Amino acid sequence: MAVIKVENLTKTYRSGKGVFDLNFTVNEGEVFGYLGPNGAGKTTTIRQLMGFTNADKGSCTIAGLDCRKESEEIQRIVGYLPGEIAFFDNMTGTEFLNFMADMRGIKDEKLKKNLIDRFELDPKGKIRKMSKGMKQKLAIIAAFMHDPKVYILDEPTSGLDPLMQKNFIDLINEEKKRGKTILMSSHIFEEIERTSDRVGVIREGRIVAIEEVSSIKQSLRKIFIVTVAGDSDILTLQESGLEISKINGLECEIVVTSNYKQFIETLGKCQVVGLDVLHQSLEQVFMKYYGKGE
Ligand SMILES: Nc1ncnc2c1ncn2[C@@H]1O[C@H](COP(=O)(O)OP(=O)(O)OP(=O)(O)O)[C@@H](O)[C@H]1O
Repeated sequence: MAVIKVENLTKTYRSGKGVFDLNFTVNEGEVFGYLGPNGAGKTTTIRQLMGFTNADKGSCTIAGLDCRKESEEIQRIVGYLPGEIAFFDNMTGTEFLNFMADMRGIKDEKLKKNLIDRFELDPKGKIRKMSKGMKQKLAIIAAFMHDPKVYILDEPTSGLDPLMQKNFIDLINEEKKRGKTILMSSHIFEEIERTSDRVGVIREGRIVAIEEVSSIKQSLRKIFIVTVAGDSDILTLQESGLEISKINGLECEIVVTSNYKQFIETLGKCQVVGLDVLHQSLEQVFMKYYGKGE
């Protein structure tokens, strides 16, 4: 069942930039990764979903609520992490979290405390004196502490160090297991690969691809670098029907997609003295949507 629905959504700024005729859904319990180069329209889409501005055309709904007409309710039920965090600089982190908790009517403080521990944040100091990473942690805690069913997260790990990025990925995967619906924009392919079920790519305001991460992974080519003992082994490899991309002396590069059985049987006939693998990453698959004119 689709929880987030975007239909024919168009929002044009005076500059002519914006998002054009977007169509996608995010199903219940699904993590949808929203990828795209700088200025592609990710934040514009997310702001429409949160009901901050009017669209020119089309609509979006979350859990059956119209994002614009029922934006107050949307903001209540969604765990939202903005791309740029505008905080009450004079508050301390603790005051800010208490303020957000009061606004949301949170009675049980346990989740908030767990998140503070998990992200190793000391929220006591003034926000204005916090580093970018600390502010990001504060925003994550504020977005997650009311245990919402739906999350909309705009570049959630920006500013976090690698350990905290990993912490965050674990948190997303735990929330996914609990059946949450998550839309998450990102520039980090690895983060998308490790969390998302589907990925949508936006470029110059238009969605250019929506794909299942598992089927992309299956279609990824692996290049095995096989080193053999003699020329007769090279001949065996050449005659095997496997796709050979390069031969350099006794070293042979073989492209394998799903034909592992054929590959392993062929290696069984050779005297293999070395084996290495080059992985094609999700990044290489999606790089074609970045850059101009490709
Ligand atoms: N309020 C606005 N008024 C006019 N133009 C805007 C406004 N907000 C965004 N834009 C333009 O719309 C385009 C899309 O911007 P958006 O912030 O949605 O991109 P993004 O995909 O989130 O990029 P990034 O990865 O850099 O955060 C950009 O060209 C931007 O300059």
